[in-house]
Amino acid sequence: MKQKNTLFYYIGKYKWKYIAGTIILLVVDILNLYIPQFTGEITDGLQSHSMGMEGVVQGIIKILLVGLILTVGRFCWRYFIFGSARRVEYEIRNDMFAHLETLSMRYFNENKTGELMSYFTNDLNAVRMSIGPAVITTFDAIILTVLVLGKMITHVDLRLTIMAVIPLGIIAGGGIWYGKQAEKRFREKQQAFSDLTDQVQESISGVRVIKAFVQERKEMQAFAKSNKNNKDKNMKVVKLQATVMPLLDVVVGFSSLITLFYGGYLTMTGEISLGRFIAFNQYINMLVWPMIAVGDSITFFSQGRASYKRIQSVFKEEADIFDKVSLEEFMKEQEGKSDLQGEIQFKGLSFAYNKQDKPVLEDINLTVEKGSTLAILGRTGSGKTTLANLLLRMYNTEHNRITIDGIDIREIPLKVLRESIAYVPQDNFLFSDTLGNNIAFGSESDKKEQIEEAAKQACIHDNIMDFPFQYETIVGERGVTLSGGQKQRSSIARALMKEAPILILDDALSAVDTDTEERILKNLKDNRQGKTTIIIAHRISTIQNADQILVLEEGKMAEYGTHDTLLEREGIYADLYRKQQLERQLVAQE
Ligand SMILES: Nc1ncnc2c1ncn2[C@@H]1O[C@H](COP(=O)(O)OP(=O)(O)OP(=O)(O)O)[C@@H](O)[C@H]1O
Repeated sequence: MKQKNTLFYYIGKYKWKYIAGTIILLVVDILNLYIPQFTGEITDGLQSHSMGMEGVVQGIIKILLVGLILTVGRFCWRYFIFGSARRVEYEIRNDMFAHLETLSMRYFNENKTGELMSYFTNDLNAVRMSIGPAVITTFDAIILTVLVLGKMITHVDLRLTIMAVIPLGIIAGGGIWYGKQAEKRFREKQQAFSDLTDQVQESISGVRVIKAFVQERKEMQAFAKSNKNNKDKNMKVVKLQATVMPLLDVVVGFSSLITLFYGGYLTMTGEISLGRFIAFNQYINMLVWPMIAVGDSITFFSQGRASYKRIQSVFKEEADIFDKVSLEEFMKEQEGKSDLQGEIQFKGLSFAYNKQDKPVLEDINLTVEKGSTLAILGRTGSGKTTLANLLLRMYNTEHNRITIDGIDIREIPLKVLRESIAYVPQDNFLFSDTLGNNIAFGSESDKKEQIEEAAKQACIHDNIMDFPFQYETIVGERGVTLSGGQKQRSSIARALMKEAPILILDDALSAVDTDTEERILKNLKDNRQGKTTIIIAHRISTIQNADQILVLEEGKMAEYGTHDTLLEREGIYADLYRKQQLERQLVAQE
């Protein structure tokens, strides 16, 4: 990735297209100059009566021919250069996404979604403008200026040219100052846009909470503030451009005035012909565009630089969770096998999300035999989900603290590790896709029978059959809205479909009624013979049949044993069991 960290790497891949584009542009610019010359020749010919109708027609044909070549040439350079810029944009976007996918949870915890989204849209757009239109504009402006100046000197008069271009020199000095100012203001503008995107994204994702707490007004105020900040930062850019652009016109206007006075004088004294004076005026007008273009280019380059610096910050981020052992090496070590059996060991595992913070888990020691079920119980925030995340290696642990089949999970390729674990996360995220595709999401197979079997085991099949398009029903923003329990069971079906040696249910039965819960647990028992299961739950009914139960208290192993031994201990588990029994009796009496 390091090599790709520079824009030149991408541009270099298309250097021949850039070179071809600029050569064609050069030819176009040179040919462009012949039109005023041909016009001048016709004017002079007509004035001196030395040119007849035939000469005029010939002159017009020459102009038309050049015009035709110009049209084709302009298409070609646009295609080569703008096309390359689009390709570079496409590649950076792909690489950035691929790089993001390698980054660990820590990065996503620390960076806002809106900010990341704006890298892919606004910032990449700015980069494209700086390597496409801005390159062309700059090159075109420089070439055209040099050629026009050349023509002015050779075809008209050196003294008049010098007089006319003196004011244009001011622009070069001003451009440097403007570039610095523009980059600073663009950086602020892009940041404001990121913040605004983030605000919108949070408000839309959290719309249910906002409405339930009647916070629409507060949300609108927060949005208005973000929007105002975005507008203010944009206005700062507009003000800068609005100040600089008219100044360019003033400078060009001075040149035109000088041409009129001094050029007019030279024509009157007969030092230059009227035709050449007219051509000179056209040349001066041809310089107006390069001057404005220089201003625009500086704007684009500054914006592109500011945006590319932001994009680079993503590429500079290094993945801290990666394979230490390649899949091939691992398979060689395991004598051709890449699948895990499912015996898990935690050996003195302690973990803190940040080094300076208090540990979230402390000295966890236990073994989950292959094919057994471990239940984890504990108050909220006691570290249950963290334990599941560490097993999935979403965060790194110290060496040899977690092993599967006796192998340190840090030595297992991520693909093998994560394919061996079917995880039902607490938030039950489903994609905006069909139910069938959601269930088949992590599996190699997308066979209908297997999807239905997984759905049956998760007790969601009957619900799905009631939907208008059954397994083809789209869920999410553009489709049906599933209930919490339906989402949970679809998410369980997705995990079961993987048929992995290890299954983790993170509070995955909290939104289903106790009857359904019982049926799902029975299905798991029947269908996952010989496979390991970890169930995280708050309800004793969910976990009482587990082979071992771990009670976590502030990250420590407070109690560990079977349902019966824990009841005998008369500790946290027994206390919770009695409370939940009492609750059930009260509910039954109501
Ligand atoms: N990404 C994170 N960065 C920093 N701290 C975190 C992070 N995720 C969780 N924590 C902290 O770690 C502790 C344990 O969180 P965890 O999610 O593991 O608890 P839990 O037992 O699963 O809780 P619950 O039953 O509510 O899901 C909490 O104090 C939480 O604030």
